Amino acid sequence: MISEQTNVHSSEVTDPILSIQNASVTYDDGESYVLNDVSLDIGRNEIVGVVGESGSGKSMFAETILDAIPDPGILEGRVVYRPDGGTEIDVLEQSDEGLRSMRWEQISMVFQGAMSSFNPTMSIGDHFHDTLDAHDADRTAGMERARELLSDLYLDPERVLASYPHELSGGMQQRALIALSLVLEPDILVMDEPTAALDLLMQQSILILLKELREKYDLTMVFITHDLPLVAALADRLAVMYAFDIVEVGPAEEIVDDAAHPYTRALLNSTPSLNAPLEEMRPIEGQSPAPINVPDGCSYHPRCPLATSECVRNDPAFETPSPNHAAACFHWEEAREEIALNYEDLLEHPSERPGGEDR
Ligand SMILES: Nc1ncnc2c1ncn2[C@@H]1O[C@H](COP(=O)(O)OP(=O)(O)OP(=O)(O)O)[C@@H](O)[C@H]1O
Repeated sequence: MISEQTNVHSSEVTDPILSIQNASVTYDDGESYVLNDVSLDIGRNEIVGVVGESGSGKSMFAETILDAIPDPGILEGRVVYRPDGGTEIDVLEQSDEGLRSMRWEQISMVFQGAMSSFNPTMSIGDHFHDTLDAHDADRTAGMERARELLSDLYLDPERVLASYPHELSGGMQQRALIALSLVLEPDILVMDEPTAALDLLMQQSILILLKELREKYDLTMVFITHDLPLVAALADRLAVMYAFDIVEVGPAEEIVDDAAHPYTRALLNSTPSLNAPLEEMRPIEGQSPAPINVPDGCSYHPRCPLATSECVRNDPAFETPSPNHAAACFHWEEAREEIALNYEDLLEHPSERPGGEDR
């Protein structure tokens, strides 16, 4: 087991509720890394957005938090959970029983596609009953909380509890799933692409509701998505993943205004925006590496316009563009000067993105 943090960056958190330390996930007897020595602290009551292209390891990161890596993946490293006023819990050292009670009661997860999370033959109310019963929670108090949560999410509690999943729209299902994930009063909500199947207006209203829930229930949230501008409007901090590792982390506003890693700048420039002329929209050239084929040195170097022989040879350590902002790039200063950002106002006007109305 790895106990020392070797890949630390300076995006520091004063009161971390969760520390992921040197987490690695391998398949094929260690041949392919799908998470490579990732460390991140999550602050109490913070919303952290984890972003990156498809296949960059975001889901592996989410699953690491609850020791839920699909078999036969091997997870190494440490995940420390610090309940408010309680003793530290080493998540990866928990027994199956310990993990079972921790999931939902302390750390809850919501995945993309509510339809596949709900049992189609059970009403939404039965899902709440089952969850409360499985954790020996008081049904009366639990259902009272369920009704309150459903109202917080602008759903009619009685109607939704009596409905079967297919009787609800996609947006209603996803909100009901968020309510279900919060019914046992967890401290932390981890969401993996929770709004990806929804139209942009519904995505945005769910994000506003999540912010309200964070305030009301003192929640900490980890929101995983490929959609950087979407989560930038919600998150306090962003962590950007490339090729199974975090390459940049910092305050959301700072990352959107002036990202320091060439990959993050490319990701921002590849975002559709009505404000930017079409010819300025640049998809990121090349392909992100497969797990068995991660380049030596900086893994982004084959796609990076600023790469030098140093980037081919050496893995860059984290640099600190500002005290709470870290980027693993030898050339972050040049990146800021030479890779112009071509979008505007994404934080203020996310609905102006193409597809915002009718996706
Ligand atoms: N069960 C598995 N066995 C082996 N490799 C896997 C398994 N699940 C995922 N992977 C690989 O792990 C890598 C990271 O996958 P992950 O799902 O974490 O990416 P992601 O960033 O969440 O992508 P997406 O947005 O497409 O879900 C991918 O290359 C994927 O092919």
